[in-house]
Amino acid sequence: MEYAFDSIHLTAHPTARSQATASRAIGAGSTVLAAPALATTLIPSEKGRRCDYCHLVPTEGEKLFKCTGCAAFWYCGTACQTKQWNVHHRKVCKRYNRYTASIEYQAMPPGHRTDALMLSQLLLEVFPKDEFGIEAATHRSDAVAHFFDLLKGPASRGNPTQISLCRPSNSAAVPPSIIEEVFARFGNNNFIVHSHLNSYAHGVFPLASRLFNHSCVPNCASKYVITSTEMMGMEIVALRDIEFGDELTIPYLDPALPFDIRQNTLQESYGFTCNCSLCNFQRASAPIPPLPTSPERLSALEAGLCAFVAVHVLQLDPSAPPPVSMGADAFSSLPSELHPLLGEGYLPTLSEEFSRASHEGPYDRAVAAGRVLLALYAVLYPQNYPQTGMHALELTKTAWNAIIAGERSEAPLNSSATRRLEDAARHYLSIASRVLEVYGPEGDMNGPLEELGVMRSLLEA
Ligand SMILES: C[S@@+](CC[C@H](N)C(=O)[O-])C[C@H]1O[C@@H](n2cnc3c(N)ncnc32)[C@H](O)[C@@H]1O
Repeated sequence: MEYAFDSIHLTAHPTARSQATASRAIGAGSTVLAAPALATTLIPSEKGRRCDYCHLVPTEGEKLFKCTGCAAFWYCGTACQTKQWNVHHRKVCKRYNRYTASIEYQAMPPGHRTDALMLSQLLLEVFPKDEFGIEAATHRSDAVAHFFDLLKGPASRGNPTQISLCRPSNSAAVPPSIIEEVFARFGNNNFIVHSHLNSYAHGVFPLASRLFNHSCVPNCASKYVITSTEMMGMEIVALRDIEFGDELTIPYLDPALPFDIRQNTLQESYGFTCNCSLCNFQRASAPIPPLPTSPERLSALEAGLCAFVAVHVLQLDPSAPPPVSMGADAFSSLPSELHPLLGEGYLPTLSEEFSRASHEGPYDRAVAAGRVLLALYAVLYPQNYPQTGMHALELTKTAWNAIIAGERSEAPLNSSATRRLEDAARHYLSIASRVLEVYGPEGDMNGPLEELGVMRSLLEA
């Protein structure tokens, strides 16, 4: 197939068939691709909360309407209902409830049920159209063609006959070869859809899948765009300035996951060994030395990490404003005595401690844990990675809560302690703003960008 884009070239890749390269310089925050989903499925907890077609969450005073046939699909209005009906729902509306109540469906773990629903939907999309007289599906034939042009996943992923599918009544017409062809491309081309980084659906986006290879140090990331009455869409956004000829990559998984988990998942689900700079660094630095058992030694390492990030990643200088972006590949210059902090157990423990203390207090402990966690994110995540920005925003709110708690306490904070917390909150806010403004708005209304505005006005007051 021929592919032509504004800022992307599809060029040969030695092991991954092809790669997307920048056909011109691309600025941080630019959208390099925007495309609607071919198929999406809401996770069970989101059913009835957002429109099954466009994914909009109704605002106060608005409500969703149930499909009167199955009472299991909800829409924000007739436009979405009609589009979904024409594309695939009318093929299964009558059978849907029997399918979801079946022993085979109920026996699947929840994650597999979402996959089974989306695989069923994909099959309905790619059946010969005239079999069902589906006119509305023809404008999606490009997406279907892109889907069949995708690489197949590893053969070890199982057999489609073991999955219980929701089939239309004349399913005898579906040749097993089509089911196999769709199944073979399904597992390695299935995105987790999020709003403000909270996962709420799974989706298939054939064009993005066709173009972008994985890196744990990606220069792009996916985000999801909800537009009333339109099929929910994906955008690929540049996280940093990209030069002509650079490969455009996205993360297929969370880059801060432990090395072994990343490698195993990429091998099992996608059939390749990742050789990005983070993986190569972690391979070369294995085994990671254990964390010190003494709390004083651990605190010294944490202070060392924060100082390293302040100088080498944020390039903070008391006389200069903060730089415009977080550092790239900061891990490669991390002094070896700080490597124990990269061990797999440390980040989750710190993250739990921050989460617990930022909800229940004490807030000063939350700020201390959150500050080290931010430094670790700045080292492990690529430049302007949205998770880093979201954490910096949480940390700003936590520092603000510490100020308010200090004011209301029976033993109030003295003025210099309050000023230190205010300075810290402004510093985290500036990091959050820089990172999240590059990523831009995602998903539902009233997200982190609005929260940044609120925090800015509180801290400026
Ligand atoms: C979603 S496709 C990406 C587009 C693919 N390059 C193509 O030509 O269609 C995913 C597949 O690309 C290959 N791939 C993606 N990232 C890779 C990487 N970093 N190294 C090697 N192969 C990769 C793997 O075969 C993987 O299953």
